[in-house]
Amino acid sequence: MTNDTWVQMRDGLQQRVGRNNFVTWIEPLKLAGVGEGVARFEVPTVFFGDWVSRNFGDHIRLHLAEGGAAVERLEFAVCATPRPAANQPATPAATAAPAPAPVKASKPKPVIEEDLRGAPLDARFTFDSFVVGKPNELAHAAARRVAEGGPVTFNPLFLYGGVGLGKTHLMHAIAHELQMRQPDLRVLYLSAEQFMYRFVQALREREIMGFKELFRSVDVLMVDDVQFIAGKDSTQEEFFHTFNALVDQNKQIVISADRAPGEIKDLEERIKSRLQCGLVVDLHPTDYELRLGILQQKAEYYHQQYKGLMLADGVLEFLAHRITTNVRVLEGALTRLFAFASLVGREINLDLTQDCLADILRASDRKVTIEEIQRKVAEHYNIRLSDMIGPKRLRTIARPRQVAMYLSKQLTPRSLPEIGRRFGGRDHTTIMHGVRKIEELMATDSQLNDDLQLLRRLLQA
Ligand SMILES: Nc1ncnc2c1ncn2[C@@H]1O[C@H](COP(=O)(O)OP(=O)(O)OP(=O)(O)O)[C@@H](O)[C@H]1O
Repeated sequence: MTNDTWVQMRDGLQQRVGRNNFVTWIEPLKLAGVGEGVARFEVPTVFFGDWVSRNFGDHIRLHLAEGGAAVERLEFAVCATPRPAANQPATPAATAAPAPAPVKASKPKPVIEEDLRGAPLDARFTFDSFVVGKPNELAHAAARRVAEGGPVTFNPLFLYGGVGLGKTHLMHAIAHELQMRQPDLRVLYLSAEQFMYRFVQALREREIMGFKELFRSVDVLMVDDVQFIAGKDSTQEEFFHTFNALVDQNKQIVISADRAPGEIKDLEERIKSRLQCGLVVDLHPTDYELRLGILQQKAEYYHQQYKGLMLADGVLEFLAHRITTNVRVLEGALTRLFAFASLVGREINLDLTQDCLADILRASDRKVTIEEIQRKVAEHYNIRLSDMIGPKRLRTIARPRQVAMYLSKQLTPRSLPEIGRRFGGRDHTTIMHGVRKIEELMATDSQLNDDLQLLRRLLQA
């Protein structure tokens, strides 16, 4: 099979992997040869080959088999010379397997302001609009300190917490404040996904030195949702080097994630430990007072927008009491309420609130179920859901099962016999034993406490 044949047949892969993946990862592949059960491809970089092998290897093999060229393995070698364009015919020499060659290093391009443009900052996410309460006061104070731009005291600042609790808001607020105080400061804010995207693009365009140069030239690097790079080996590797280089230069780094560094699965140990070196702060779930404060602030803003609209006493208190999920939902509820009331020209009172927000209120009433608990716990401890209710007594399965029993008792109104029935028809005394065991262990086992805290947060999000 030649590269020509491959080029003709590869189009069918588009359906399997999607248009974007096809253009990015499949089109640049050049078939160097097939023989002895191996299909050999030329790729621009080692990373490229790894990525294709891990993410699309099975698709490619299947596709080759369907096209009558079944192979057992795929091999990827870095091509020594620039490839011809994918749709050009291959030269005869190119059908032989090329010797792997080192990735060509590109000369760094000078860093220009344009390159430093990260993700856009939301103008509304400032310290002024951030309402401080007990659950977020430490995170707010730490963010303020970083935003003052003085000597770097903790590096990195690591902010974490559940969905919609204000991590992004605080990061944008830091960036706004720094840029206001020191307009010349090079502040780069981007999501971990964008970091990966830029990295992959730099690899593809052989601009990796430029990429390194750019990320090492910033004064403050802010990476949102860092959990995204977990399990993405090459991106983690590059992130690790960037991180070290900046810390060595005493440049400030701010990171956010949906959980603490130690709890991010598939994140390399050395990265976890670096992330824990600075200040790790938790944005706790909101309490009633904080929710009310946020609602009052947003209501004031809407009063200016919808002049003349009346808001009856007790509505904000009712919402703060009933919508306990995340701030985004709370904000959405208020936005809808004001928009609806202005359309129908009525006062916002409790009746209108209940009519207009019936779905959100119902969803907030949602109770955690035993099945959800079993699923989340099984996922967390990486065991099969069937083992959760099955008979196996291995410690690695029995302990997560007891955790699920404990959480079922804590988070649902179900009785012990009812819980027993959902755990494969176990007796209520077994459930009681499981619950007690976890309570005992909680007194000494900090890892277990962390697990429980995380699981609770995930289940109640
Ligand atoms: N303390 C607060 N004061 C005012 N607004 C807040 C507060 N906390 C959150 N918000 C608002 O809630 C919304 C969600 O916040 P944000 O996007 O910062 O959450 P997040 O923690 O980054 O969530 P995700 O995990 O989904 O990325 C934003 O509109 C933000 O302004």
